[in-house]
Amino acid sequence: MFNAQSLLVSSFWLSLLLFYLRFFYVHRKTFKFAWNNKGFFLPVLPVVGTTWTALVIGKKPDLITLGSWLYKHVGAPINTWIGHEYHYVTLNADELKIILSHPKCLNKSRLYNDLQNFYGKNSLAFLAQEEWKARRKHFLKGFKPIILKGFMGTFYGYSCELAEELKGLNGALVSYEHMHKFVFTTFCATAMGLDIKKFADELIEFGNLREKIEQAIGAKVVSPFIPYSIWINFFPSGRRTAEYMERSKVIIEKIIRERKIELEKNQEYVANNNEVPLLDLILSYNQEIMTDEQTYQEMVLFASAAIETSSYVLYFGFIILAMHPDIQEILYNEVIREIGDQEISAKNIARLKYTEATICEVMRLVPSVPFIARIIGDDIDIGGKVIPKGANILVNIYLLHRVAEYWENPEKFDPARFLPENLDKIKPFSYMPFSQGPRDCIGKQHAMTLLKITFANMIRNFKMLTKHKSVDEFDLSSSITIYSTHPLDLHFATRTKS
Ligand code: HEM
Repeated sequence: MFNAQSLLVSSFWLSLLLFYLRFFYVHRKTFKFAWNNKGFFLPVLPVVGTTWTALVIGKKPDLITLGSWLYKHVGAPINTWIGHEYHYVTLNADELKIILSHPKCLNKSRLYNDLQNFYGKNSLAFLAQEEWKARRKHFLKGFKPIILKGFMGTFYGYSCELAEELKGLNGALVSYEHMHKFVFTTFCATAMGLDIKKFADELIEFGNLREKIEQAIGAKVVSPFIPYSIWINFFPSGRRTAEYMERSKVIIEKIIRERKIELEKNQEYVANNNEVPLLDLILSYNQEIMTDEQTYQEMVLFASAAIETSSYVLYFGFIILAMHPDIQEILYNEVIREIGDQEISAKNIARLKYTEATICEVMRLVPSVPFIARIIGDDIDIGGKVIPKGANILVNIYLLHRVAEYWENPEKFDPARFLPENLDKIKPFSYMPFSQGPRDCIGKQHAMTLLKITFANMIRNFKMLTKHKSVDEFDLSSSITIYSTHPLDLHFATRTKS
């Protein structure tokens, strides 16, 4: 005899069985593909997929920690199911070249769904391929070399202000916030073309709000099993974040309103001008289809994409340099030899080869964006095997930059790898701090120029000091950008001129 309870239990098991039968049927091509990869036998559980392994091995469920553990103990390529989304994790540079260059692999994986709630589905980074193409073409005008050249004086000016501020610390702790404030100000003054003095109060508040929102994203992304709508409405951290987002929207809307009035007064300006800042390009993009909400989303996306990423390269970079006084001296000698006391400008920046190589090596060991993920839009032959349409690819940039087959002595900090005479030894698609292929980072030159000027100017003024001995001491984690879960030690000692 069935009673109600056993009926309920049987229905549960039957539904689960039916769910899995359907799941295996729908994904049969994916399972066939996954058969030959490591991690095939990790059971795919409802809701959590294969991320349950984090609990079993006692690690954080973030992609750096879990990815590193799996790579060490299982190897690559590996199958990962995030929820019920299959992600192929490969560290094979030849496969990555095919995938990231493929015209049917330009859309973002569903792994970004949470992030879209913060940055907006309608921003450049998340738009579906068809709309993305036209918008990227329009925004690229804001990244032309001539525009970048025009920014260099501003980058240099603000880096001198940063040097003054850090001198004022008299050797006290230098924090991530110092870097964040500096990058934020330069970004607003250059790419956004904003009058920093006019909007000073709003920008300081917006900068503070962005930091808090970024921290909340970090916390939310590592708990992907709580739906966003529940988190934002019912969890205290979610409700606080909703307030920060609302407030930052009010600030941006004010800036947009004022800039729009100025643009309307001068309608020919964007059409006839080759050197228009990004904000004006965003505001002028097909006004019929781009609402104020979408404009807001683009501004938030660009601010986040540009600021946290570059701030972390500076922060981790200075700490790594502090661990290597010998490399600081090579850098210092290059800057003094090539530029001396002069302003760092378009005329002399290309001579700073070792400085550029150092930044590249910092981004190899600690890539600000440690992973990217795309959805495969068609069956793609990746050299002997076909990855099926509908599967996702997860590129673990952090691990790729440490693969022993591509990097001799991968744990060693060695900027010489990136000197011009050694560049052809680097395997294509084994290095991608800015991603690779048509949907790579639109701001990579902007970032590299700012970073080069700042590293050179700081090393000219300071010696960096830290108690840390190795990057391995950092407990790294990530939301979209990489960060340390504990405070780090960094001090700047002013150089005495000889
Ligand atoms: C060190 C600094 C930076 C790093 C490491 C970095 C890295 C990246 C990476 C890895 C991507 C993902 C591409 C993909 O999914 O394949 C990306 C996309 C993007 N980045 Fe950057 N980025 C940096 C600075 C900047 C700056 C300065 C800007 C703007 C001024 C910017 C704007 C963007 C935008 C808008 C996208 C989306 C591009 C698209 O989908 O077309 N980034 N970045």
